[in-house]
Amino acid sequence: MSQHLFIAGTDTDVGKTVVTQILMQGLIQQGHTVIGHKPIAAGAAMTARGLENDDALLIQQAASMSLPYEQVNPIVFAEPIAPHIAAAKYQQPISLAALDAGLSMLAQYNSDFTFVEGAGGWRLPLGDDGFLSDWVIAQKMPVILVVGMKLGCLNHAMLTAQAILDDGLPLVGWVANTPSDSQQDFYQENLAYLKQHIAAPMLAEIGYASDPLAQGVRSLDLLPITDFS
Ligand SMILES: Nc1ncnc2c1ncn2[C@@H]1O[C@H](COP(=O)(O)OP(=O)(O)OP(=O)(O)O)[C@@H](O)[C@H]1O
Ligand SMILES: C[C@H](N)[C@H](N)CCCCCC(=O)O
Ligand SMILES: [Mg+2]
Repeated sequence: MSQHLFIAGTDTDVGKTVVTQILMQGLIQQGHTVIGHKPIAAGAAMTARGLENDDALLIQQAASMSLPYEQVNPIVFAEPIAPHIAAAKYQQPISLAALDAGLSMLAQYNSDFTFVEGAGGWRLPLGDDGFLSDWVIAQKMPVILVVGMKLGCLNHAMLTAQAILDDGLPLVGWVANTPSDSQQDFYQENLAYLKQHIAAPMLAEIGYASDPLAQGVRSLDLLPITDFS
């Protein structure tokens, strides 16, 4: 059975997709088969093939095998907004059953690893009475947390790591990523705090870079993932 890993972030735009690509590439370089999933995407361009989201296209390209777009990203909305608001606007509610069905389509590939990128942060609403984290809990997916290194990230990282653990899920590791060209003041002190206080190993440290993928793969420690699976 494929080892599923859920990629959570401290926020939207912190580097979940970049880190997903890096982890996929690193494991493929080690000889593993790897596919990716973006169950819900908000923000997509209309193409001849239908709505396509950039994250999903990158994750589709990063896989070690070829999957159709709809299997990588089954639920997609045009506007880059909170998905439950788009879902209400288009009267397309997001159900846990639909998320289950999307993921189950991937079993046929029998890949060693399946990476599942979240949307927004850990408590992303699906509607008035549910969160994407409810699905991750139901699926019992181990989680990797991407911390966007900026002022305010200590609170975001501690709250998110605690919520994942309180939700009963394994936190396999976390990644320090700087998605902005201005490095955080006292970056090393902030990094040291997170290393000491997040109850999981740091898998990679990625600075702002013209090619964050290359830098990320170089700094990657995959042992916590391969040991875990
Ligand atoms: N280390 C980095 N160096 C340079 N650019 C980066 C880095 N990390 C991320 N970026 C850029 O920042 C933007 C946000 O990153 P990314 O799309 O991975 O975030 P995300 O958390 O997946 O966002 P979303 O919530 O929309 O899925 C992208 O344009 C990405 O290329
Ligand atoms: C559009 C954006 N890039 C993401 N796809 C969706 C982020 C939703 C965040 C919801 C929230 O927590 O406020
Ligand atoms: Mg993304």
